[in-house]
Amino acid sequence: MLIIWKRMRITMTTKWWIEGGTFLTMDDGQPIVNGHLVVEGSRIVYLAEAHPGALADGAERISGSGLLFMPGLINTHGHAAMTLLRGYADDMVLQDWLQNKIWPLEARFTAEDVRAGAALAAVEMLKRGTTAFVDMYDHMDEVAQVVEQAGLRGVLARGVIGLCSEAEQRAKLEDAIRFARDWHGKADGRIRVMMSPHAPYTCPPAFIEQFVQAAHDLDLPMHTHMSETAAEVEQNVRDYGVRPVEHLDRLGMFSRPTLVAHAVHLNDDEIALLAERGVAVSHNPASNLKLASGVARVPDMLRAGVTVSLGTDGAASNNNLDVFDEIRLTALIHKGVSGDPTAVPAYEALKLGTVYGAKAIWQSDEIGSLKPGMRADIVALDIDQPHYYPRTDLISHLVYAGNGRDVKHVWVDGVQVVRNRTCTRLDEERIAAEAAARFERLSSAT
Ligand SMILES: N[C@@H](CCSC[C@H]1O[C@@H](n2cnc3c(=O)[nH]cnc32)[C@H](O)[C@@H]1O)C(=O)O
Ligand SMILES: [Zn+2]
Repeated sequence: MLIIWKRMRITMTTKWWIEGGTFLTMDDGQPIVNGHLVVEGSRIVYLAEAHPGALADGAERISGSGLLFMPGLINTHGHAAMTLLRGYADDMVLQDWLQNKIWPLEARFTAEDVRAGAALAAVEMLKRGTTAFVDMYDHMDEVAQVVEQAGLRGVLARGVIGLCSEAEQRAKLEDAIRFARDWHGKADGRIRVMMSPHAPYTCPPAFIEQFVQAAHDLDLPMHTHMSETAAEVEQNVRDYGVRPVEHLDRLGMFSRPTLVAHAVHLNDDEIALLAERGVAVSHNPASNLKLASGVARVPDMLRAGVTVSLGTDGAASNNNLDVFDEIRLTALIHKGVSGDPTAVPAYEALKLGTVYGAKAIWQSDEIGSLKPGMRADIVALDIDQPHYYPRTDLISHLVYAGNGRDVKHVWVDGVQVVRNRTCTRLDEERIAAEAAARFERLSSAT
């Protein structure tokens, strides 16, 4: 078994205090300049401009000087193990890309490949400030173990393509249920599970209904790809007489809390229905641009009251896992396509990557903003760099001038997982070498 974690020097400090930093709480209002944050165990217990007084007694002190602290970013759609396929097939249309390049190679993936790819994804996400992510893939026990060891927060789903015999469908559904029973609530509650038929075009209706039933029985949410391309929507109408939103609604999916990825091709009625049913959307701008799928109607969805969050999708269609890039794209492309420079302002774009991300994964009472009572999922960015000056507007700088490479420290659930741009729990060198070797093996077998 691949050993990905470092032999840990366990310095379990249960109480720590960031002294004199700038805090972007994402709880609305202006950043707190020269403030203090105290964490005890896994939670924030204090955040304000005033000195914490006795609350800081016995706390390990961390200087906040030159750093901007914000909630960890939340990536609401992806396929972590696909980091192994980064750069393997670019500049293609979705169906051709999936059917002729990606799926044939994925068919050879072993559990060890998934583990290696997920470990590489964990390093990459943490170093770019992502503290929670949604993952839909196969061999999910491996991903769950990586999440546990990396110290990340994961909402995991055994994704299932149903273009196979009924016996195979049954086996996949059983695997998804077994995975949920084994892992939901594990890793000190950092792992949660969703039920996930891959897409309406890869899962027959009766199969999707079985997933909905399982989600009811296990009291779990649903996750799927939906309306990513125009061709897929047309196909859905040809096959089932309705567009994907109505199709999934009829199959009962939206009777469960649901997160749909992409939602690029929607009409007004569909946006209204998603809002009415409380369906959350994972907007994946880089993937949608690269595969030329189109541009989702994010401003319209936000206006209608749909929860819109951000996802990178897999590294084969992005090609990185940096949510800061998605934030910036979101703040830019919707202005470009609408001709309205007020569309998705910088602060709103940041909310998609934090507060709305937390809402989309049903954890907004725990993560997505910095305030007392919340889990300590915190990112510190180095703002002592030229692109953060002059200090006109830190929110603007973060979105329009900064990027994920500015991340210096990261904590998840109160534990420091990145220190001075280095993962504390993962062996970065070994993970990179393993991923390279795994790709060699996969591709030379073709
Ligand atoms: N092989 C699994 C299903 C895996 S679910 C995750 C799937 O999503 C695929 N995928 C990645 N990006 C996209 C996308 O943008 N749209 C649709 N599918 C995607 C990915 O290649 C992978 O096959 C089975 O046993 O049925
Ligand atoms: Zn996807």
